[in-house]
Amino acid sequence: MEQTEVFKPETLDDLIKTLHEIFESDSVNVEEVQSIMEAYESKPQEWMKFAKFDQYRYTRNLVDEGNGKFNLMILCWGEGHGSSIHDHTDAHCFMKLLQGQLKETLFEWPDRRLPAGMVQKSQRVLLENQCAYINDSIGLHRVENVSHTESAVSLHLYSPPFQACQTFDQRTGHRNDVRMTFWSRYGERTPYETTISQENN
Ligand SMILES: N[C@@H](CS(=O)O)C(=O)O
Ligand SMILES: [Fe+2]
Repeated sequence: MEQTEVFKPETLDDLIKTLHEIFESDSVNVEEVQSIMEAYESKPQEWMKFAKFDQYRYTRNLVDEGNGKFNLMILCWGEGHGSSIHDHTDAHCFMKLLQGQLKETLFEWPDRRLPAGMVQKSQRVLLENQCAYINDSIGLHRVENVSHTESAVSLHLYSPPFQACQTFDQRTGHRNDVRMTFWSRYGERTPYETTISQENN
């Protein structure tokens, strides 16, 4: 197997530049992306302009559109904020902690023919600078900032980009299609009308 080069991005801009290079190729090496994202040491002054919080739900803030190959975004989680159980629309999902901690709970896909409570597979706490990976063949997840005193900020890369996902009811396994929107794009708050349909959080 080809040896992946270990490169440490010094800044967020550096990381974005490297991601552009990696995604020029048509096949994604998951381990390579994960280790490069993990190697970036979070510096708040580099991502602060994208980190916009809402009082009630986690926010999704677009950072880069990756030449159409990926979407890179910063998610801001206030105390107690969490996502619903959801899928990732057949995309790769990388999630790196920039600040604080997040709890990730993995679930199995529910059987459409046998409506029943959802089966939990595992649970872990992601720490600052760690980078997790999930896709639909691994399962579904719920992500939560369980802290009552600290907010959390995470950097997500999705490839290919997607604008909708499915959410699941933990008790019944019933699913819903939801559209996902950005609270801000490139550091600018998205106009109100386009953000009201966000339902994953
Ligand atoms: N996949 C979720 C965030 S997370 O809970 O992984 C989203 O893009 O909103
Ligand atoms: Fe997710």
